[in-house]
Amino acid sequence: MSEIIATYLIHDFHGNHEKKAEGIALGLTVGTWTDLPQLVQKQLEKHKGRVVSVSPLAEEERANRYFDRKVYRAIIKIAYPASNFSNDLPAILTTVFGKLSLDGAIKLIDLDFVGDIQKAFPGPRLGIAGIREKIEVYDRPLVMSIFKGILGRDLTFHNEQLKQQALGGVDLVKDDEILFDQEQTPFIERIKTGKKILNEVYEHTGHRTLYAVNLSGKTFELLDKAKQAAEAGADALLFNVHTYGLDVLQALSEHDQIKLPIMAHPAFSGALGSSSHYGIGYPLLLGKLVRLSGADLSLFPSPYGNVALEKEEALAIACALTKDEPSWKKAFPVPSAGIHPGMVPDLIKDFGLDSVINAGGGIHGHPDGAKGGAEAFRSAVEAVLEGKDLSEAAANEEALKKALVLWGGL
Ligand SMILES: CCCC(=O)/C(O)=C/OP(=O)(O)O
Ligand SMILES: [Mg+2]
Repeated sequence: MSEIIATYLIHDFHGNHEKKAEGIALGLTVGTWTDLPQLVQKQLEKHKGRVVSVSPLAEEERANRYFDRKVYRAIIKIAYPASNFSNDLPAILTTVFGKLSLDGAIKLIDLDFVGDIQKAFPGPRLGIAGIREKIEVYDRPLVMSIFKGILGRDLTFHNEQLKQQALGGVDLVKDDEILFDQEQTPFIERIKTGKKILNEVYEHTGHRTLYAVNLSGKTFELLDKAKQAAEAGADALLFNVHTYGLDVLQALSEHDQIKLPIMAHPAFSGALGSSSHYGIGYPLLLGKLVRLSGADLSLFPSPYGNVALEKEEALAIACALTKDEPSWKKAFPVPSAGIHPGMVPDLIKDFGLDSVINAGGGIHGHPDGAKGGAEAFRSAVEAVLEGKDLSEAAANEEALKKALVLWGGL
């Protein structure tokens, strides 16, 4: 039997959690129960939602302040039979958190896919292992940089910035999520000229860098654009999944004429997940859901940067991306935003080797430009893996030393 078990954090004003849970279970499935004739109950049994558990939580001052009254919090789990919805995320999310999401005092914090329904979600096409094979790096975190200051600039500028990032030794370069199809740097041209530049750098240095181009435009254009990208030799796609929808990500990931690594960007997800009292939990939204929808890498705010998450939450996202699951490959956690080389020891300590260290300003703001910034990150990673303090390593690594002097970490 297939079902979805939804876990919610509820804030109830009366403390009768069982009654609230039962009301949700019926309200989002058969509507009513006890007043139905037995025959009808028998017919509807397979559609009836059921309360799996109700676990009251201790009172929390912050929640009372937010609601300006005493609230009774609890974690409740409710099972929804798969016979109630089609095997796609739009139907599932509408079932478990459609009208309910408008309640304003309930947060959806997890979804368990029980039984055959998991097969409807293939998950990442490459995953961590496939990305590592593509880049041929197996024993360290990957280093990724981000184009910056490209809006209004031309392809020559774009290509030079790509070249400098690659020469510095990054494994991946991604478009910024705000770079769309501007006429100065058209999508296919960015792919083709980028490919040429990165092949030249590979010939020159022996170092392989992949370029993740931002797939953007009207939803109904995306599949064709992604196919064209694959035909043009694209390495990977950046995708602002939360402005399109998870099901669009899944369509791109599943399509056999695309077959490219997909990097899920968290843009707009703050509108869905930033409250402690309602919305969707980030470990579910930026972790499990983007993973099962096919993202090979998922970016999210790190615990140390300029749009920081609580460390516990950031680590929970990484766990949701990398925990062993029977149906889904692991996806790369990419803790991001405000990252500089001085943070590398903490990033590796907290997120491990199967992670991507990602920076924009921490690369381009280096005194020696993007090449120096990339070199500084690579040196920092090498130092940590050799068990050295960054300050010890900086004695012999000029680019790292300049980064630590500028941003801290010496
Ligand atoms: C969480 C997404 C990070 C991102 O898109 C971005 O552009 C980061 O730039 P920096 O903060 O590293 O400059
Ligand atoms: Mg960005």
